[in-house]
Amino acid sequence: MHTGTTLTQFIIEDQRKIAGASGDFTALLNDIVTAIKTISNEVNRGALIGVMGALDTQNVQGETQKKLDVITNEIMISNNEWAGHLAGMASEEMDDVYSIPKQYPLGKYLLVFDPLDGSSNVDINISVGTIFSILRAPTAGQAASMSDFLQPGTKQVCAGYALYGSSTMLVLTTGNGVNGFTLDRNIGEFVLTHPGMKIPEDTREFAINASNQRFWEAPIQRYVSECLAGTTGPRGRDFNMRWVASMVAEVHRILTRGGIFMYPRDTRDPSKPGRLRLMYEASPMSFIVEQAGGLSITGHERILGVVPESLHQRVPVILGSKNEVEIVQKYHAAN
Ligand SMILES: O=P(O)(O)OC[C@H]1O[C@](O)(COP(=O)(O)O)[C@@H](O)[C@@H]1O
Ligand SMILES: [Mg+2]
Ligand SMILES: [Mg+2]
Repeated sequence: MHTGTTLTQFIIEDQRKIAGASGDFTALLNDIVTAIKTISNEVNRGALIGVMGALDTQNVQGETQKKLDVITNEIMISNNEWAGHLAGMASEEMDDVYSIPKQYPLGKYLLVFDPLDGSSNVDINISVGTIFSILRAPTAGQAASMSDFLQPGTKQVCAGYALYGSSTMLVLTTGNGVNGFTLDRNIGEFVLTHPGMKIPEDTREFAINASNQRFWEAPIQRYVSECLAGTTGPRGRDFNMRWVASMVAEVHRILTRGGIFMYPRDTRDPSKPGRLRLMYEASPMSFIVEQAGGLSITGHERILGVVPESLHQRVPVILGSKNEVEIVQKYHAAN
């Protein structure tokens, strides 16, 4: 598919390759894209429309919600609940599964999403995003229960993220590689600008929140200290560091020029095996990273193989350039 192709054309072509494709998936993706375009406008207009700042409400994670966390969640719900492609939805900002209102037909897919990723950055105008994952409903046309959502990442039909940065981009996979599209506001369409994205196997760039260092486990302490030692240490080369505090921006950087991103398990709160959530952050990003030739692990296992036990479950995340992730995995195995 050549650059300049619109996302709509791209998806229709992609679906034509699937025997018996009904068009439901294409229509669902179109609704998600409409939601993303709407969110892009809201985020872009920000203070002009009074959507900056926090509310005094908390989500199920105990995090204070930003106004835009709630607004973007509403936009995803209202654009996807009515068309009859879904049997249910789930989101970072909602405690339980969202049941499709009775007046709308039920479909054969499940949509799980993080409506605003990197929300600590939204008031300071640093890139934020939306992350989504599409699964099959065990029984098409039947309202989905919580357990219907608890499927490992290998079961994803599609995963994608939108990045609201200097330009608005949408990056997604349906299991045939990874493609990036840029929103052309002149025509209101996403246009293919980054076909066949591939993560370089090697990198000299790592990303981790160093303020948590004293809580890291030995394998991560070892890996990061060797990177920091650079040419004077066992790695014999210098490394650079980045931390944006928006997972979407970190993953996009890695898809574009390589790198390793780590939000590992730490000892701050043993009940929390990590910061990031499996269903709507780690799983969709791992599907994209693996489809682009990278690796994504918890430290000990492949994230796409983790079977969820709860909707808002957290996992340690180490993802990116293959050769570096393999080193971190080796250090965990040796520990
Ligand atoms: O504030 P920290 O500890 O650096 O964590 C940053 C991480 O938290 C997140 O912001 C969590 O996502 P949400 O903003 O969707 O809650 C990630 O995007 C980011 O990688
Ligand atoms: Mg997030
Ligand atoms: Mg979020």
